[in-house]
Order: sequence, then C-alpha cells, then structure tokens
Amino acid sequence: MANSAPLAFYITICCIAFIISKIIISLLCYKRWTRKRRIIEDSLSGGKMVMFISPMTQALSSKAFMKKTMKLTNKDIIGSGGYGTVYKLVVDENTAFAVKRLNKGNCDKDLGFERELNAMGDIKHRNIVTLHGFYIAQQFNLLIYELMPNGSLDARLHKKSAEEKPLDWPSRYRIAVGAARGLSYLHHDCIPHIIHRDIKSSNILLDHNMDARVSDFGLATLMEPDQTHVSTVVAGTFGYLAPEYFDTGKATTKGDVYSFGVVLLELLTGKRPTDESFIEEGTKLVTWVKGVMEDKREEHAIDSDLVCFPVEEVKKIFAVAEQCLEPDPSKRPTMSRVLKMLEQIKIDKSGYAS
Ligand SMILES: Nc1ncnc2c1ncn2[C@@H]1O[C@H](COP(=O)(O)OP(=O)(O)OP(=O)(O)O)[C@@H](O)[C@H]1O
Repeated sequence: MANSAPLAFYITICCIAFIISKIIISLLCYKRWTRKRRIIEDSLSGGKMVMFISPMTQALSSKAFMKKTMKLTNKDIIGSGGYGTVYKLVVDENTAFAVKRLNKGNCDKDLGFERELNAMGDIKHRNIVTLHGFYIAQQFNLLIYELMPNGSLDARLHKKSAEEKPLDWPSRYRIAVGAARGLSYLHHDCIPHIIHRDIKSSNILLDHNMDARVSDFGLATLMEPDQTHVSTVVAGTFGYLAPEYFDTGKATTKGDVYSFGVVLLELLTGKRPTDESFIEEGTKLVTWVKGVMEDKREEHAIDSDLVCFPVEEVKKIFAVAEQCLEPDPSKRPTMSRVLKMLEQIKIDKSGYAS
C-alpha cells in the first residue's frame, strides 16, 4: 500500500506528459497546415488569384497586387522564354517579385494546371525558386515567383556586360552543388517525385548570395512515387536533351541527370551546348568534351575567362559530368549520387564540405 502512492504519482505524470506532447504535436501540425493554406482566393475580373502564405505575401492584398500587375510595361521586362514574358514587379522598397505572364494556350488545355500550381506552392527549398502565387484568367495566366536579383546562369556565363567580372571558380563550384541539391530534392524528396524536364542554364537562377536556384516548373510534370516515367509530347531544350528522349519521348529523372551534365560542361567550358563554333565543325559540346577527356587534355577545354582554377578539382568535375552524360540512362548516377560526388570533391581537398 505504501508503494502505491508513488506509482500513482508516476502514472499521473506520464499521462500528463503524454497529453501535453499530443497537444504540442497537434498545434505544430495546425500551424503547418495554416501556413500552407492559400490566403487569398479571389475573383478579380473573372480571374482567380491565389497567393501562398509567406512573410513576403502576408501584408499584400490581392487587389493592390493585381493593380500593380496591370501597370506592368515593356520596361519592366526582365526576360522572356518559350512560355511567356517575365516582369519585375516592385511592390515597395523591400518587396519585389518576378511575374511570368504565360502565353495563353500553353496551359489552358491542362485540366490539372491549377492542382499542379497548388502543389508547386508547397515546394520550399533553399535551391529552388519559390512560387508565391498565381493568377488564372480567361485571357492570360500569371505565375508569381520570388525575384532572383542576379538573373540566370545562362546570362551570367554567356551574356556578360562589360562591367561584369567573369564567374570565378569557387562561384561556379557553388552553383554546381546548389543546382544539384535543388534537383536532387525534386527527384528524391518531393512526394510525388518531380521530373523537371527542362534543366538548362537559363533555368538556373542566382539569388543575392549567387547561390543556384532551380526554376521554371512550367514543363515539370508531377508523377506518382511508383511511376518511373511520364510520357508526353517533346518538351525540353535542344542541346540539353538526353539522346534516348528522341527515341522514346519519355521524360525520366535520368534525362534530367543528362541535362545537368550539360550544365556542368557549360560551367567548366563557358560554352553553350549549341555554340556556333560546334555547328560549324559539325560537332556539339558533349562530343567535343568527350574527345578532349579521352586525350586527357581537360585543361584545354576550360573557359578562357577562368584565369585561376584548381586543376585536379576541375578534372574531377569533368569526370562527374562524363557519368551524367552516359548514353545509357541506367549507367547514369542518380541526382543524389551526383550531389554526393560533387560535395566529396571539396571534402577530399580541404577536409570539410563547403
Ligand atoms: N524568378 C526570377 N527572377 C529573376 N529573373 C527571372 C526569374 N524567372 C525568370 N527570370 C528571367 O527571365 C528569363 C526568361 O525566363 P523563362 O523561364 O520565361 O524562359 P527561359 O527559361 O529562358 O526559356 P524557356 O521558357 O524555354 O524555359 C530567364 O532567363 C531569367 O533571366
């Protein structure tokens, strides 16, 4: 009888601890759910605007946002691509977005368009451009992205202005690792897994720290975890497409790995996959680099803008690119393996990962 009092005390304490932990877990889940929920769902001139909750969008009203969007002009354009035009939208001195106005016709036939956009709003990763919201209307659709102040890798490598210094080796290495981390996240950590399908240097944007952010999910297709591929009409960009894609038309994660290998070669050589000099010589970047590697002359393929670089480290990245560019997709590494190999290069050299 004397022992029963402490026992009852312990049982009570355990029960209380159990109940408190359940309450905390429920509160955390609720907080996460409300954070993910759409904050604005409105009808504006027959369209539907959806903004995902985030510190950047919290203080925004949909009407004020749309008013500013309607005032965008040609001088606000920061880029354009096959799917539409990208504008810089400044809300106030601390807040700006990149607004992509999609050409109508690319998405209006897609019944899953809105569902896919909602899924994209949930993707938050330090190496992926955040989608803050979207607007769907009869005449046009808008995608509202986080603005990347340093533009695209393509522009930084190939369209440098006279004042811009060429990208140095440490920046290129960081960009390679960041892009690999973003892509690996899409392939392995998102449920359903995501195949990007249009990896190229213009879809790798650079944030304020010059870190890589994978962008443009206009072509990405969500797939169920047990699926290994999705079949579609030809998508992607010439020069980056894996050879098997021309035969099968099937987009796979290994197709993204191939495209990433081409981006690695761009970072190393400073040349575009469709550089005019290759066309004149009847070759292409991938074939040219493979020849150079067979002759063990990688240093000769390095971008002439790179005045100082660690030869051994660079050779190892050529070797990673070579694996990504294996003609047989089953021999290509997964993106998580590519990321590990890239990170390992720095660990081997300096004893720690950058
Ligand atoms: N979030 C962003 N922040 C800053 N600039 C951006 C952003 N999104 C796109 N851009 C700029 O707009 C350009 C065009 O982007 P867009 O995604 O429309 O086309 P693309 O990637 O060049 O080609 P495609 O449409 O064939 O994929 C980019 O190269 C980049 O310079």
